[in-house]
Amino acid sequence: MARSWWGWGNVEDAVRGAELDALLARARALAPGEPTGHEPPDVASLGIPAARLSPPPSLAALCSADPADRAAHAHGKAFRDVARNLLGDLPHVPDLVARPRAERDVVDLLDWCSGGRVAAIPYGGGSSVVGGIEPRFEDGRPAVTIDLTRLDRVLEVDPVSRAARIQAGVLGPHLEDQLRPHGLTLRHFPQSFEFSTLGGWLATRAGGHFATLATHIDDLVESMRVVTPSGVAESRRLPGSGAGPSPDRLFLGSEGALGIITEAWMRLRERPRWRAKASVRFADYAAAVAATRAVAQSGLHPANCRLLDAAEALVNAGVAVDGGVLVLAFESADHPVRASLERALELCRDHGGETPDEPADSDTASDTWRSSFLRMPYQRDALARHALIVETFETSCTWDGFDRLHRAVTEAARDAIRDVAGNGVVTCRFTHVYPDGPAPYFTVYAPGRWGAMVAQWDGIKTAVSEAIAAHGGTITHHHAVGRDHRPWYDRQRPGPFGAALTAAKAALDPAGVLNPGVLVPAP
Ligand SMILES: Cc1cc2nc3c(=O)[nH]c(=O)nc-3n(C[C@H](O)[C@H](O)[C@H](O)COP(=O)(O)OP(=O)(O)OC[C@H]3O[C@@H](n4cnc5c(N)ncnc54)[C@H](O)[C@@H]3O)c2cc1C
Repeated sequence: MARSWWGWGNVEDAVRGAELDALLARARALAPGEPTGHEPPDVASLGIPAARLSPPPSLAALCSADPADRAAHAHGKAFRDVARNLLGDLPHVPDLVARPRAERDVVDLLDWCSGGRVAAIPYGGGSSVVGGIEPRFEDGRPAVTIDLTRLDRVLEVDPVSRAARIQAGVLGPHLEDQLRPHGLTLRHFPQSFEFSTLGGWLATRAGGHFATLATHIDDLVESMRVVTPSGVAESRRLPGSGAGPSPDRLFLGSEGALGIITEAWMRLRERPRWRAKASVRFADYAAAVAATRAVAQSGLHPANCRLLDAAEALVNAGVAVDGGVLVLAFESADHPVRASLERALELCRDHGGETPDEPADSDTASDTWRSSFLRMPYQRDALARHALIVETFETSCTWDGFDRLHRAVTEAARDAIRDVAGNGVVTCRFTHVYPDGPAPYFTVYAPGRWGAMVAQWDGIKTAVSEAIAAHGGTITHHHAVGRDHRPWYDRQRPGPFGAALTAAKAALDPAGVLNPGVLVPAP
């Protein structure tokens, strides 16, 4: 399998043939227009400039100045990244890509970067959707991207406490492969699982597939080891601790700006043996939201609890319904879960939900939704090649503010789509639900103009981000801040906290080389 330099995943898995025809037909229905097909440019034709720096001899074996390698590390995997790659628009490319083989190499690379004011960009799978790994700095200084994927081993398993010490550069599937012989699993499955790393999940506070309880990777961390230019910070393995502010909380979500996570002890669980799932149809969206809230507040803790609105249900679960579809699933390694599902279905019926006569181990709407969920990034890229804007944005808010936020954000998206593209749609699903609120996740489909798609998307994104900010939502529930969310993040976080973060950056990274411009202003 060959990794795509410009888009998601493997070249061999790209959407083509009958799948592409069907996808374009669906896209025409959502965003009327006549899509035109475009081929990605050949990397050799991009005129990537020569690297502006050479590594010292002691680090040369770790570093690549190959233009194709550098181009493949220049952008993340958001729509605007893919669109810019397709247009051959790569003004900021790292000068070198370094691949450390051991933690000592990470220390040496950071020492070298700190000595020369060279930007050091920690890089896991490169699946950032917020400009988190892009060497885009105001002062245009040279940059080394530190690709951690050679640090990919499970180093130790503690079956008694059910935890493992794991290197940060391991990609999702390789991590699970190494845990499987122990009968254990991390069970953290973001949609990007196949092409993202443990270190990336920790550095961005990623959201996994669990819709309740352990929603974020934060909940699965026991301790972390982080290389900073000021030294190595390692927290103690503890199930819980009240000893002051948590050191792990400083580095979780630090997005490569405070240090490079090299390994972590992660909490594991046994693989689930009991499962039950069902989907519930609603004729009315407000009733579907009320039912979802009832389930979220019931203490039943479903592993999956995703409410799809009517448009989302049609596009991704193949279900035509007026209100929405709630996809529910329970799992356990210890006990049967059918009773939990039945109680959740009862709550749904109380709110007018149409439940299946007999919950089964498989459910067509859930299964269709799951397979299209995994195929979505490939489809997004195929549509981008046909000048269609397909992108997502997400937030979370409390239940009492959800109706207002949902209405305002949907209106802002529709207005912006009309302004920049003429027509299109916005859909909504909940990715995670908490007793006190949901995490709504929106998808935009709109016809783009080849060459103008990035500016068109940026217009939509700015409008919806303003609406989210004005209605009390967070600028991101699990996609991180990066460079692209900074304007809204700077307004969202309390001033004194911003000052503390800036001071922490100065203490840990005195030369200001780590991922400049992410989280706090570049020094
Ligand atoms: C199709 C698609 C689906 C996605 N689905 C989800 C989802 O379901 N849930 C979710 O949370 N996110 C999702 N994302 C976003 C992205 O996958 C996450 O942010 C993920 O955690 C990034 O991991 P990565 O290894 O690719 O990190 P990268 O993209 O390489 O890096 C992300 C950030 O972390 C920093 N970083 C990376 N590794 C380290 C390290 N070892 N130490 C310090 N800093 C580091 C980088 O500097 C950067 O700031 C999705 C993205 C795409 C494109």
